[in-house]
Amino acid sequence: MASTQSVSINDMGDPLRPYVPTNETPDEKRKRVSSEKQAKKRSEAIDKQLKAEREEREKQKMAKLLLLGSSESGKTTVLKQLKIIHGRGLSDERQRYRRIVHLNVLTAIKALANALITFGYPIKPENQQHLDRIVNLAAIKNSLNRNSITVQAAIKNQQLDDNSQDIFMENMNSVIALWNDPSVKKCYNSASEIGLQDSAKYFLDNVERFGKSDFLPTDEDILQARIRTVGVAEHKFEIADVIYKIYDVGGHRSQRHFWAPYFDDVNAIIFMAAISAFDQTLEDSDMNRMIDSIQLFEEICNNPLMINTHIILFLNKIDILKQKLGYINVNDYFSEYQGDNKFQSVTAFFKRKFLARNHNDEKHIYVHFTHATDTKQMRVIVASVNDIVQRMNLKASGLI
Ligand SMILES: Nc1nc2c(ncn2[C@@H]2O[C@H](COP(=O)(O)OP(=O)(O)OP(=O)(O)O)[C@@H](O)[C@H]2O)c(=O)[nH]1
Ligand SMILES: [Mg+2]
Repeated sequence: MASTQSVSINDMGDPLRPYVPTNETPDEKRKRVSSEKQAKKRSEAIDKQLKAEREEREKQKMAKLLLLGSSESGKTTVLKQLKIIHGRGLSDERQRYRRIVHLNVLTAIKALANALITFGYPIKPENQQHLDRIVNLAAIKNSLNRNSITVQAAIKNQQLDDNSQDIFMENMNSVIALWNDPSVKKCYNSASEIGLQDSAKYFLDNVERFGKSDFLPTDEDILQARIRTVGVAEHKFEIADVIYKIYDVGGHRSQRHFWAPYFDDVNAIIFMAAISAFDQTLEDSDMNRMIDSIQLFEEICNNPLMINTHIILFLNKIDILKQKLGYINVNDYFSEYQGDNKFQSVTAFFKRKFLARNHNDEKHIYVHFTHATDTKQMRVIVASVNDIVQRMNLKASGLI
């Protein structure tokens, strides 16, 4: 009876407590204790192995990825696409982006107005008052300067926010009138020369919609909007079972010293370059943007910390390159280029120029020609980046 009771206590109490028979001999006890010890050891070894396997699996499922590249190459745009495709979308940002949209419009028209004066083009007499108005937008002069981080400050400062919205509403008609003036359109043809942002036309074509009292930016408006990144921002995404930690950095030269602390333990880098920028100079120097990008790529690619890091090169803004090739000769900017001015040959040329800067023959660089504002294309590209990261994690773990 006693033994039955003992069994039943064992069974009903802690199911993992070893069963102790009540009537065993000393010899049986010694054997039992010894075999229990061995079983415990085996179990501990299995636990240890399982833990190691779990950690390895977790490691495989985590990926640290950096988005690097020059200013305006499209890094933050890719991040916005990730939010649309694999995150919570852009709804949380709509309110905030309303001001950025307004500032983008004012920045673009102000740059065109200044250019008109510099070039000395005549303006329709009835538009003179509008030109004076825009040129004298002194109140937000600093935030109108897209090269200045005061745009960023303006977005955070409620008073300036309201200010920029009021200023937008007050000047909307002048913006529309100027944008329709033939001389202003002529200035637009010199967009690269006057440092106009790539999405200037998009914003100026949609002014009336942005001026409606209930205006909230669409995904497209947010993708087209430009606000310079300051510092480094971390974002998390889950893509097909892999948790990605993605770092978006500011690409302006004043921002690049912030990058280095993030170089440790990186699985992959997406290096972005605007392939359309071959005829443009940097915001604040005479340096050609493409040359700056190529030099930056060389530095990153051959950085000793990046030996085991996979590099995925996004040659971005192919839509703008296609347009430009219709009226701008690559040879005028890169005299060594002797090919035709067609998309295929030009993209192959720039791809070669980038890849030639990789000094490590063992290192494979994946190249994508991208259009970062196009969600449909980015869906395909992001899936392919995820494939690359998954494959290299399997390789690192010896599974393939
Ligand atoms: N047409 C077109 N515009 C693009 C493309 N990629 C980005 N843009 C636009 O280019 C501008 C700059 O893009 P961002 O993503 O802010 O550039 P960034 O690399 O984050 O710039 P920094 O933060 O200064 O380093 C934005 O107005 C985008 O809408 C593209 O493939 N095609
Ligand atoms: Mg950015």
